[in-house]
Amino acid sequence: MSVLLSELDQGVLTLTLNRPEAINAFNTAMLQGLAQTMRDAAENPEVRVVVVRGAGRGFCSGQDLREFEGKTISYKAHLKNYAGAIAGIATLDKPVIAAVHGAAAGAGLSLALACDLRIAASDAVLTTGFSRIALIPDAGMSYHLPRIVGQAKAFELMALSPRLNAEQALELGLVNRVVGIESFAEEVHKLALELAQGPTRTFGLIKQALRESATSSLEEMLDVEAELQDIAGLTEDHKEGVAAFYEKRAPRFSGR
Ligand SMILES: CC(C)(COP(=O)(O)OP(=O)(O)OC[C@H]1O[C@@H](n2cnc3c(N)ncnc32)[C@H](O)[C@@H]1OP(=O)(O)O)[C@@H](O)C(=O)NCCC(=O)NCCSC(=O)/C=C1/CC=CC=CO1
Repeated sequence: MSVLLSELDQGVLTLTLNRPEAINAFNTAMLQGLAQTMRDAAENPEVRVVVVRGAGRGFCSGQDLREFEGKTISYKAHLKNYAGAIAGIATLDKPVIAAVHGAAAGAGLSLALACDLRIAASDAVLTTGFSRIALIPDAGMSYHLPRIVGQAKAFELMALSPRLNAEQALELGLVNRVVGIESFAEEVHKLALELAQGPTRTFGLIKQALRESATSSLEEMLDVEAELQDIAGLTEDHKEGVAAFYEKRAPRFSGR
C-alpha cells in the first residue's frame, strides 16, 4: 500500500498520508511523494484545490523517529526532502487545505502551517513537539508559526511544546475553523468544492501576493499588487465575474 494516496474528483485532489500505524509519520518516500505530487498538481489544470489529510486516527506525527534508528544520517541533507514538500505547497498556485483530525505534531504541524487553510476536527491536538526531543522547529515552522501567532507566542509554543486542543488552536489563529468530528469529512469536502469552483488563477495570485508581502515594504507591495492585478484582470474568470455581476447571477468560474 502506498504511503501517499491521491484521488482527484470534481477539481479536488485529496492526498492522504497513509501510515496510520505511526500516526502518518513522515518517511522519505512520503516526503518525496508529496513534493512530486505538488509539481504534478501545478501542471494539471484539472486540479483546482488540494486537500491534505491523514489516514486513521490522526493527521501526522512528524518525522518517523524510527526511520533512522541505528543509522548516522545528516539531518541537514534529509531536510531537503522536507523543503521540496513544504515549498511545493507554499508555492503551488492553487489553494491547499490541511484537514487536521487527531494529532498534528512536529513536522506534521509544520505541514499544516504551510497550507493555506487549516480545518480542525474537534478532536485535533496540535503540538510543535520538536523541543521535547531537543530539536529546533523545522520544515518551515520557524517561518510560518511566528507569522500566524507572533514572535512571543511562537517562542512559547516552540520552547514548551504544549498540546493544544482544537479550541485553543482556533483562539490562537492556528486553525481557521473547528468542526465536529462527525461532520468533519463533509465540511472539508464542502469547503474544497467551494474553492474548486472559484477563480483558481486569482487564488494563485493571492498566494503570490501574500508570499511577497512577507518580505516587502508597503511601496513594494503596491507595485506587486499592480503587476498581479494586471494578470488577474486578463483572466476569463475576471470577465465572467463582471458579466455575472451585470446579469445579477452567480459566476461560473472555469479556473482560467
Ligand atoms: C502526540 C503524538 C503524535 C500522538 O500521541 P498518542 O495519540 O498518545 O499516540 P502514541 O501512542 O504516542 O502513538 C501511536 C503510535 O504511533 C507511533 N508514533 C507516533 N509518533 C511517531 C513518530 N514521530 N515516529 C514514529 N512512530 C511514531 C507510536 O510509537 C505508537 O506506535 P506503537 O504503539 O507501535 O508504539 C505522539 O505520538 C508524539 O508525540 N509523537 C512524536 C512526535 C515527534 O516527536 N515527532 C518528530 C518531531 S521531529 C520532526 O518532525 C522533523 C524532523 C526533521 C528532520 C530531521 C530529524 C528529525 O525531525
